[in-house]
Amino acid sequence: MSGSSAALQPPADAVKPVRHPDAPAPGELLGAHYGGCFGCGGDQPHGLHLEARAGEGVRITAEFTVQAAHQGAPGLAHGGVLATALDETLGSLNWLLRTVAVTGRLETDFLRPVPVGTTLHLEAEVVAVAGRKIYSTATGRVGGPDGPVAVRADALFVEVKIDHFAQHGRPQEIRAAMEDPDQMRRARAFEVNP
Ligand SMILES: CCCCCCCC/C=C\CCCCCCCC(=O)SCCNC(=O)CCNC(=O)[C@H](O)C(C)(C)COP(=O)(O)OP(=O)(O)OC[C@H]1O[C@@H](n2cnc3c(N)ncnc32)[C@H](O)[C@@H]1OP(=O)(O)O
Repeated sequence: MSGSSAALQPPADAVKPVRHPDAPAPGELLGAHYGGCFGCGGDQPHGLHLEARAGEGVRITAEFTVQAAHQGAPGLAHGGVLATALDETLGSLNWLLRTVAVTGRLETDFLRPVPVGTTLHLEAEVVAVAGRKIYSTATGRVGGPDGPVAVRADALFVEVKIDHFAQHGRPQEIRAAMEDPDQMRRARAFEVNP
């Protein structure tokens, strides 16, 4: 297994992550952060429909079952789809910190091929925080939560203001997201719990 690059090593002044007091209880399903999300949304017919659950501390578990629409080589998951599963699981960690953050860097190791029909058991953890930078790591196992690691990743997420999405997203989707009462609640929660 390869180590991650220097850019993913937390600096000397990094601190331990702090679980937000209002974070969902361990075992609780997080639900989708946006219906149109390719990773977790219910409105994407070929999306991953990844289901993430809060763990202890600043940890998440998630499951994703590889569908025929996710192939790269015949009968095997596309590497980019597996990277998406890792990215989505790592992104879910922000909900436990009550921080809005986007992926700045994602380094992925592909250790075993993952056939269509396989359920990937994912686990992710924030390891350190330095200012706006959130350092995290994730694994995806096959054959069960204690099975062999098929994919793993180290990541750096960067905290952004909620305006990031309004500034860079397409107006029609932003409008639709704002009109979804659940999205609105979440956006508000982010704003009152920076
Ligand atoms: C009103 C609407 C309501 C809607 C509701 C929305 C709710 C949404 C909720 C939740 C959504 C979450 C969605 C999860 C989906 C899964 C996660 C994804 O796939 S996210 C998509 C992919 N990622 C991107 O699109 C980022 C694109 N990149 C950027 O936007 C910028 O580059 C950004 C924000 C990452 C950084 O830009 P800067 O200008 O803000 O900051 P700088 O100064 O460049 O970086 C800050 C620090 O980070 C380091 N850094 C940045 N990028 C790095 C990199 N690639 N490698 C290493 N270090 C990096 C820099 O060196 C700097 O470090 P030093 O403070 O100087 O120590």
